[in-house]
Amino acid sequence: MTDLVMDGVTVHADGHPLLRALSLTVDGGQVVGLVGPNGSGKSTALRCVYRALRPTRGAVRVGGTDLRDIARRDSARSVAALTQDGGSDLDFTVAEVVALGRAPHLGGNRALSHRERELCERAMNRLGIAHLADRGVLSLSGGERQRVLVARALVQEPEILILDEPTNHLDIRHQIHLLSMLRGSGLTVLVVLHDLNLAAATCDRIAVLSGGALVTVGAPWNVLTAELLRDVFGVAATVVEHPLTGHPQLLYALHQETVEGVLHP
Ligand SMILES: Nc1ncnc2c1ncn2[C@@H]1O[C@H](COP(=O)(O)OP(=O)(O)OP(=O)(O)O)[C@@H](O)[C@H]1O
Repeated sequence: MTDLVMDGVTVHADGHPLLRALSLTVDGGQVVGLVGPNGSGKSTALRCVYRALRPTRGAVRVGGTDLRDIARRDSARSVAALTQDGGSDLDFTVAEVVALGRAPHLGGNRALSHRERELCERAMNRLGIAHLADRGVLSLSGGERQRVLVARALVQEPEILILDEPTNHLDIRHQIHLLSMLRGSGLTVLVVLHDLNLAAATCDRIAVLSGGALVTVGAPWNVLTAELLRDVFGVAATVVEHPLTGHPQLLYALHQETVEGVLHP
């Protein structure tokens, strides 16, 4: 299993720091959730891993090798990314889009092998989209399209999987299904999530970003505290133990007076 290491990754744009010396390790086969307020640098961090952005300073290492020393074609095989805007302009059928996940492995005009066709079918079944195989992706609902893109990422058979808010558009059953599947996949996963309860239930570790810097990283129980919710997100919350799973569960106060009471006791 392949480790992903971000080592002092700094990104500047127009002289402003978007990411400040971010150091974060995702051990092989683990799922690390990246959380933080809007604009805290989560997508910027992911972009450095899937090479849409080049860090100003610092390095990203996959399996111990600096990404800069890996040919783009090779990292395109080992790192799969599900981005916010991925696939929104693809005028293909579902089966074709899923098969595109094999593109980094196909040299020249080689057609898909029998094994690869089976891989695509298995992924469509796992994501519950097999019945949509011949539909154009542009005709799908947001949640259906999101599952197509996850299937495409899985058939790539990457070592590292990067996901930017993959539960966007998914109903609660599909959110839980997707994240449990990631957890059992054996892949090294770095995933941006806004739903902290979902992160608590499905991530091995949670990393919190604020203002482009890492605030803390650790097991959900160590990270998701009422103090962190107040200081980083400006939200009043109580943390309880989920009665069925034992995971931390955040109960948010929705009344502004309660929030004010916690923020300014
Ligand atoms: N090319 C750029 N030039 C200037 N600023 C940028 C650029 N790209 C991103 N930013 C800014 O950097 C900050 C971090 O953006 P980023 O998309 O990484 O945040 P995020 O944590 O993913 O936010 P969200 O939760 O809203 O998706 C934001 O303030 C954004 O406006």
